[in-house]
Amino acid sequence: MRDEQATPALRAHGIARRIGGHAVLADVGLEVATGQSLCVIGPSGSGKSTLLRALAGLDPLDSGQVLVDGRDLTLAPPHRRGIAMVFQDADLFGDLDVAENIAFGLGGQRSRAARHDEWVRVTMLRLGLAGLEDRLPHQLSGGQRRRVSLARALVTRPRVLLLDEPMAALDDRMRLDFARQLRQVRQRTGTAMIHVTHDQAEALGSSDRLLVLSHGRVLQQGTPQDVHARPSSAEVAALLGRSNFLEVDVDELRGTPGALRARVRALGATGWVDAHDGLLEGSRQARLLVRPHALAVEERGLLAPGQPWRTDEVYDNVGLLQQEIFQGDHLLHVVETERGTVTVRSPLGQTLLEGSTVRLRLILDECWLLPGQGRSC
Ligand SMILES: Nc1ncnc2c1ncn2[C@@H]1O[C@H](COP(=O)(O)OP(=O)(O)OP(=O)(O)O)[C@@H](O)[C@H]1O
Repeated sequence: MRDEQATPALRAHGIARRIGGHAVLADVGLEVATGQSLCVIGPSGSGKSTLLRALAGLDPLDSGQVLVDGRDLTLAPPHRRGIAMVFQDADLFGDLDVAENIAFGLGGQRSRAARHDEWVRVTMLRLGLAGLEDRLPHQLSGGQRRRVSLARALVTRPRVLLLDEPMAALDDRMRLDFARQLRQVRQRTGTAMIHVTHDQAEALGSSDRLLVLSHGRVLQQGTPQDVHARPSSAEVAALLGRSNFLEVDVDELRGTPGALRARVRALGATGWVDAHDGLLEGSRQARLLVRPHALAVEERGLLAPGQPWRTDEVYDNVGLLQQEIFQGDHLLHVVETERGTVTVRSPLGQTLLEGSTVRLRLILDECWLLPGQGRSC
């Protein structure tokens, strides 16, 4: 019997692919357990689609290994891997109806006969497509087309499903529905899933684990919570949401690798903050990652016309409100400070006048310290 605890549904390591002399993937390793999901996030051109195609066997590898349930399938053809792929554009056959499109996954050219297959019916039911059997693709909404495409892949009962930007072009409501349906499929069938996106909300909200890819290399892997709270670099932090970076001096370091704390001063606050192990290498200069929710602003007063906000009595935590941006359920305040410009998340009620001076409150418990210098937002 298969030991599902010990053997991941999919494991790949050392994956490398060069295209036109350019390394598009270099030493990529990942694994996904039965019934779990992995989201690959990375900027455009980072190699996400190339990685999926390599795992599916659609393109050759220069090196590396792909194992499904512990079996080495690196050289197996795509249809012998137990891996199905849903492409970015819902590539349905325009002259086949919904049931035939789904049955195509089973019967290829015989899809007209296979449309009555019990498994086609069950898959349609699970994905909320019952009743749409006879519709042609052009008679469906974008979200329905996505689900038909998904059903066509799932009807083959793959061990692993690869999804390329599955939620692109779906509105918020449809994204939530689609993510819920994917989760139900994982729970019911144990299918392992990998999906790629460059959308941080989708990456954080719809997967068990996250892999951050940049220039064909893995920057970090972990749970969405951990990668978001403790990114390994400023690049990872910025990919997962709005980030302020403040240059700070480290007064003291305590703890051990994996549980390091540093004492810092910034924006009027002094205290201990969780720190990246790279700080152990000795640099006293560091960058404090401050997410917009780790800051609060309060109004200090309007400036008299012509009065500069930088006066002799400027405090570290005083700034000038440059801009207020309405975001629907919260506000963003852009504040210029002695340490650079920061973005603050504020509650809706806290409307401030642009051009006024504000005081900032930093919540150090919500911050993360990275080694190195240089501001970037
Ligand atoms: N067939 C090809 N010929 C030449 N270059 C290619 C080919 N396929 C991919 N590339 C290059 O490889 C790099 C990675 O492409 P890939 O499509 O995997 O990125 P991606 O992260 O999926 O991007 P996006 O988010 O824009 O879809 C890009 O620089 C791309 O131009």
